[in-house]
Amino acid sequence: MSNIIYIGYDFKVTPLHSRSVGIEILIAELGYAGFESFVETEDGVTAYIQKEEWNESILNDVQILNSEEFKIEYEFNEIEQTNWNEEWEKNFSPIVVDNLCTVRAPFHEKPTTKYDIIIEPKMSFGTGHHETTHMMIQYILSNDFTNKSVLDMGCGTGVLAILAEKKGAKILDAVDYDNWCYLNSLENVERNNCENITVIEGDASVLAGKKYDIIIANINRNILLNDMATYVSCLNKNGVLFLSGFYNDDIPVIQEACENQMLKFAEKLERNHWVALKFLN
Ligand SMILES: C[S@@+](CC[C@H](N)C(=O)[O-])C[C@H]1O[C@@H](n2cnc3c(N)ncnc32)[C@H](O)[C@@H]1O
Repeated sequence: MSNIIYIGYDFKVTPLHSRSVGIEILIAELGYAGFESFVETEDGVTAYIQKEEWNESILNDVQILNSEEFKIEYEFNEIEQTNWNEEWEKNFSPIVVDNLCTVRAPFHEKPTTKYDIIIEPKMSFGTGHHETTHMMIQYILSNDFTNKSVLDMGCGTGVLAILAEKKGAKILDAVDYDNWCYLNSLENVERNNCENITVIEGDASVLAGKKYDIIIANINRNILLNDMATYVSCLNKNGVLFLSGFYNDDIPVIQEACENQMLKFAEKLERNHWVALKFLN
């Protein structure tokens, strides 16, 4: 981890509305733009991205920057992050979902919840802190995974595949196109003693000819829309598709894409404008 160069953005959020709401939306949008880690400050947030992932238009899709409800100013610097773990340890607290599942780092105490997932995220998305991961964990907890074959598309840290195996899934593929996430998922799979998960580096093109009982995809609206037909072609009859990574406002277009593939809408979860949907084949 040493000697990786990061770009750090200091955002100052002026609370014309509510600073905490502004910061929350800003972090969510930056996460989807590719920023990997966030440290809340007194008047905003500092967000980090690896220099090699950065480009000049990185903030183009961060819509809250154009919002009239918040005034957000920023400056950015290059930093050499040599002690990321220390920074991470200060900022990562365990999360507990529905009193059943804890997602924590190796240095946290062992919890008493039924499911205990240890993640060393090293900045891959998927610590359970994000609304979308939280809702997908809720779906996995409340649905039957016993003996199922499962695809975790856009696996990030591998957290969802790991929980799905703990819930009884027998064959799992965890796919991410980001090399960092691929390597991190491999480590986390081993750390949680999972034996049924194959981690694959790639995008929807690696799915040709594969079939699953359950597909979990927490990615983003555009990738989901683009790859929906491929996902559905991989779904067994009576299979289940869980989707997240988009907002309430995106539901009609996502639902239409699913219904065009003959899927039936079954359920919606919502947290802070983010949603997760369940569809049946
Ligand atoms: C929102 S994160 C979700 C991570 C984890 N599954 C979770 O629920 O916390 C989305 C992940 O999808 C990956 N991703 C984005 N586009 C992808 C694509 N076209 N194919 C595969 N993975 C993709 C990103 O690298 C990222 O790790």
